[in-house]
Amino acid sequence: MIPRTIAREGEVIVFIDQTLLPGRLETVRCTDVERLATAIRRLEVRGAPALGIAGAYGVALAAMQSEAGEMEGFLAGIADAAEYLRATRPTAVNLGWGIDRVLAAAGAAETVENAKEAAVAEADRIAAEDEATCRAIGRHGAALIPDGARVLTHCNAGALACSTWGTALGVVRSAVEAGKKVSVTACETRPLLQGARLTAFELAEDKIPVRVITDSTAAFLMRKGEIDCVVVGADRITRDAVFNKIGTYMHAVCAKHHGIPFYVAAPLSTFDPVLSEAEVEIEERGEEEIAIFNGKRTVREGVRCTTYAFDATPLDLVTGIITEQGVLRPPFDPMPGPRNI
Ligand SMILES: CSC[C@@H](O)[C@@H](O)C(=O)COP(=O)(O)O
Repeated sequence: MIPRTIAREGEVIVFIDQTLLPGRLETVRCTDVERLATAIRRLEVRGAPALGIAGAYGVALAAMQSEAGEMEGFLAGIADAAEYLRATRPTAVNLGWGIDRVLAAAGAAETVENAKEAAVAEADRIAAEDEATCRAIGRHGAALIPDGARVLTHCNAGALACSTWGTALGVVRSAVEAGKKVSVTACETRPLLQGARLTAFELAEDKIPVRVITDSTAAFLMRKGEIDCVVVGADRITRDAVFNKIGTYMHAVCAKHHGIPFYVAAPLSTFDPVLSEAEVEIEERGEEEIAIFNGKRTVREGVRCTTYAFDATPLDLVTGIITEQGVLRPPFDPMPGPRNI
């Protein structure tokens, strides 16, 4: 098992730089909010639950480093840091959820000293809860995975996207731990290759059988009968759709066509039932992520590229949503979530 994706050592936030994988497994020791925000923007730290922890630790870092002596100035300072971090990535709801939990913990204190302690304690709690949450998702999800299953996944919803264990890959790990034989087909996940670089890396580290395919191979494998179920993570679940890495919707449509179960594994912190699909901002990234491949320009200069980082899968394509409290089934009504539980 690889080390924890993100953790705190005193006033230092230590995280794996995922942009270097699979070639190098290196950690960054981060001491300021600006560096952490850059890491989130550059996808050194990525994946919804890991973003929740990163946001929480970012606010905790601002709190620890604050020199304000009065509560008003202290709270204004950490609120500024919070908004700076929140703006780094708009789609994954966990980022704002982690930030808001730490802000609330600090805001409930009466002195600056107590507020600093409360902020750090809350961020540590968010990081610690993540493993228990992923293990519970894994246990509930493992029951859905038949022995011998060939699971298709997209992007990386594994240990690297959380603190450890993972959501979609947590389901796979728990099924393997329960003695089932499971193999994974990882879509490479264009354009930043989280499937090829990260999912394949962490499953290979754990000696779980994995192969990598181009995203466009998935439909053909389903047609050939080589996929038994699809399990993916989520960045936000609104009352009508699951937002996840661009390409997820395409797999859901294909799975439905071929009668293959399509599962989403996500903690309750990813639910946002107050919003509907149309109200969610989908992150668009720099055109160079598509136009430049392996250091070379593959798209003629001046040609436009559309770079959505995520897509939305309507709930009628989802067979079940695996949470830490159990498996939700259609019609997913009422939808649970941090804002209404
Ligand atoms: C458990 S992680 C779930 C999602 O965050 C994951 O599938 C995903 O789409 C991540 O996208 P990324 O752009 O790499 O942050």
